Amino acid sequence: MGTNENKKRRRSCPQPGDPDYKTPTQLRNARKRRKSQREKSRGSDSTSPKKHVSKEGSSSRLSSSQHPQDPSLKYIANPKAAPTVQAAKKFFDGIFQSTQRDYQFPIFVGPTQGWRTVARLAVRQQKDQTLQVGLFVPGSHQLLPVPQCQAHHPNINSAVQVLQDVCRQLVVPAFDEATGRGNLRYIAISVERSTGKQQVVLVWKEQESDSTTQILDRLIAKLISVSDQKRKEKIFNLHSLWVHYNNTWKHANSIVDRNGRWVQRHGEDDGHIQEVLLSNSNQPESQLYVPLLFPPQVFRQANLDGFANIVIKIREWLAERLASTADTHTSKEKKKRRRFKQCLELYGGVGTIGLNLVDYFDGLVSSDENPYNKSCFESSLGQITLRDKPMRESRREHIVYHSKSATDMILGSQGRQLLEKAEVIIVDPPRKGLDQEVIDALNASIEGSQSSTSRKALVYVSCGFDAFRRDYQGLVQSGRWTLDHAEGHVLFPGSDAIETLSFFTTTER
Ligand SMILES: C[S@@+](CC[C@H](N)C(=O)[O-])C[C@H]1O[C@@H](n2cnc3c(N)ncnc32)[C@H](O)[C@@H]1O
Repeated sequence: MGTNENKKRRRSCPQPGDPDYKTPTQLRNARKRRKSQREKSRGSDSTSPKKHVSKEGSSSRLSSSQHPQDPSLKYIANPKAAPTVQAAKKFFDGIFQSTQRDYQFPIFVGPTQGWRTVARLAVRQQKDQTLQVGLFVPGSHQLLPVPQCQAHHPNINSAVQVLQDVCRQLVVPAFDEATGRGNLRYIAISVERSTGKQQVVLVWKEQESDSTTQILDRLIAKLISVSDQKRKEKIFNLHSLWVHYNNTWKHANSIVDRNGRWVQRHGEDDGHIQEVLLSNSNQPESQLYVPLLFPPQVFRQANLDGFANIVIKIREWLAERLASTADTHTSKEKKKRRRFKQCLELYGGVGTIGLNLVDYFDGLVSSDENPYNKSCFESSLGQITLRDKPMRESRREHIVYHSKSATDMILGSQGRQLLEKAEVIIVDPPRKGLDQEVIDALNASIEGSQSSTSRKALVYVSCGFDAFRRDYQGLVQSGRWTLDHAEGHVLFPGSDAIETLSFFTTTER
């Protein structure tokens, strides 16, 4: 190997003092850990009675639908038996028993096949140098192939197959986290439900060599030509093709580098997938039509069908609440209470929840820290129709979006005002739950003049039950909030996870 190449490699490896630098001992230990994990996994494969020959490669592998290590299918025989689902049931049943309410925590489970329309999969080189696409076994960097995964939408499985075949054919170098060499780190695939088309992201590590951009160009050209050929068979029909440059050195748990570039290399317009959550039969009175837009940089629920049921439940709860508030008023005021005055949404994404409730509010302030969301939210807002008519400008101007963290939204006098004005607050935080500042602000004295006629409502959608349990204590122990209703939605049947939907109201004093 030439000296120049050695120099280049040294430059691309972390040097002492760099945050990602590892000492030779640390590197040796990491190698030992990987070796022992590989041996363990070989052991479990060889003793499994379900071992079979897959189409995937030369070696005999288990398909994900049979693999004992596939975390997404561990509880597939009985999704409600997953420990987290059971823990949530015990927790909520206990709350309702302690308040002497005759109520059992309902748990909804949707279809167990083909529900996942978003997948992010790792790409690594196997020992025999074949490139492999798969999931990491939890707690390890051992790759688990997931061909024909039953949780995946069939068009994710077919896209994985095409990508893997093309990459192998072109000898695309998969990223190697031990050496930092190689390029293709991950692939992300999202399926647009109405068309079945695939939005594909290649997560690429740039190396200091021209040839790697040529490899990427060849890969892209080949994928586009396969898409042209296979479009009619509906196996691989590219909606758009993106490259995300993630040049971080070590295997960061995050697939996306916040500072990394995004480049759209193929596809119509702006490469945003369009999804509509509610049908007219879900809400015949409003006939609200909201096209949500999803470029690959924003959060999109992996089980959109299941998530739509959560949005429908929120709509039902709000409708009941409006009706019960109206009952306490004179008939003149009853007329006025067709909508809540103001809603504040934190952790709102592209407006997946908030925009699908706009017919319940005079005004909506939505927010999220991801700067890519705002333009999606605003484009969707411009396309909303109610009973086939565009939303009136006078109503649209009361629906606004802020690219801000939840904490920044609620801090200071402006934050206090927002909380005071809001009759309904919606939070849908990431798995780690609410930021402490948000809990503190929600618990502070936020009874405003606007809400003197009704108690405030807090709608909490949670994808991390442990964090929810902590946040629940924080909210209820303050004496400010009382749980009104809660239910569970198993959005990832087979996994050890539950999405909880909880409705709180400010405690009556
Ligand atoms: C579970 S997603 C929910 C998004 C949206 N409600 C939906 O259903 O698509 C959580 C969102 O919180 C955002 N987020 C994460 N941390 C945040 C923070 N500290 N402040 C504001 N938004 C945050 C993420 O960008 C993501 O869009």
